[in-house]
Amino acid sequence: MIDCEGLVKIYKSDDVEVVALQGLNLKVEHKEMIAIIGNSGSGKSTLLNILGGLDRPSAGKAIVGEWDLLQINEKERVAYKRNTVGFIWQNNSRNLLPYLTVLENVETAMMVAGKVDSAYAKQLIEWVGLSHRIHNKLVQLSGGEQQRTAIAISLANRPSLLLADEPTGSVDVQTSDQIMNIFRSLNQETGATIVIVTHDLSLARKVDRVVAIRDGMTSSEMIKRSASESEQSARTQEEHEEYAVVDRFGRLQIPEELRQKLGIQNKVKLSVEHAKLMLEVPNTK
Ligand SMILES: Nc1ncnc2c1ncn2[C@@H]1O[C@H](COP(=O)(O)OP(=O)(O)OP(=O)(O)O)[C@@H](O)[C@H]1O
Repeated sequence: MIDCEGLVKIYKSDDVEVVALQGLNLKVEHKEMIAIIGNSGSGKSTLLNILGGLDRPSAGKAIVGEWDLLQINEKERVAYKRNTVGFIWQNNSRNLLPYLTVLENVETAMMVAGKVDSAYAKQLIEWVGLSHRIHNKLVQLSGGEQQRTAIAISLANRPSLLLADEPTGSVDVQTSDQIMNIFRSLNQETGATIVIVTHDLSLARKVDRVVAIRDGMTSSEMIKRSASESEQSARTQEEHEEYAVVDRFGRLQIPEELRQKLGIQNKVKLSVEHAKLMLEVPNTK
């Protein structure tokens, strides 16, 4: 569904240039649900804005489904945003209409997308657990309920890709748990590919794969263990296993913590022992 390779985004303002993404690689399968984590400023929102068609990439490859985001013209970009993606922000006030009901909000989004389907609007509202609030105005709802309405709205155009930027950032722990469960069931019900940006690792662990971004590049991936491996790791409570990413040129990033801990500077010695790749820190003393 998503294939980014060597993706670069440079923001230019006056004479200052900020390289927000510097050769990022990311592949996401159709119907996969992943989380992207990373420190503030690592490039998470930049990536999501590019995938959502809100921002243009500067260089590299960014393909979503049949769309090549580096090649599409403005008209195609509007069609891409309208037909392919759904977007959820931490603060959804910009796409919620407070004095309309939940149902009217979802139907209005459908109208903007071109076709109102009341039965599907009700289905979406049921999926996000708001059937009992369907005729309430948004001003009468809690923050978590408004966020769930925003999720229903984001699906109004039946997107094949759902992008969520810190969707649980302004709700309490219990509500954020509930929202992650809603994403999981929507992923199964609608078959949409879901990419969630968060800096909360405990939420990220609720998905099958977590991609970590550091300095505008993918640095590591955590993949959920299989059932048997999970049993073995039950004692440690760790359900994901961390992998370093190797790009297509064979480049490997060693996390800063490990480099510091092991005193790795500019080279390591490679050897293979029993089908394991060993990295040895040369003795420089
Ligand atoms: N419109 C812009 N103009 C100039 N620089 C920008 C712009 N948007 C982002 N940046 C810069 O690009 C880098 C990546 O920003 P980005 O917002 O993608 O990070 P982030 O990982 O989403 O951070 P946060 O978790 O704080 O939202 C930062 O250095 C940021 O200052």
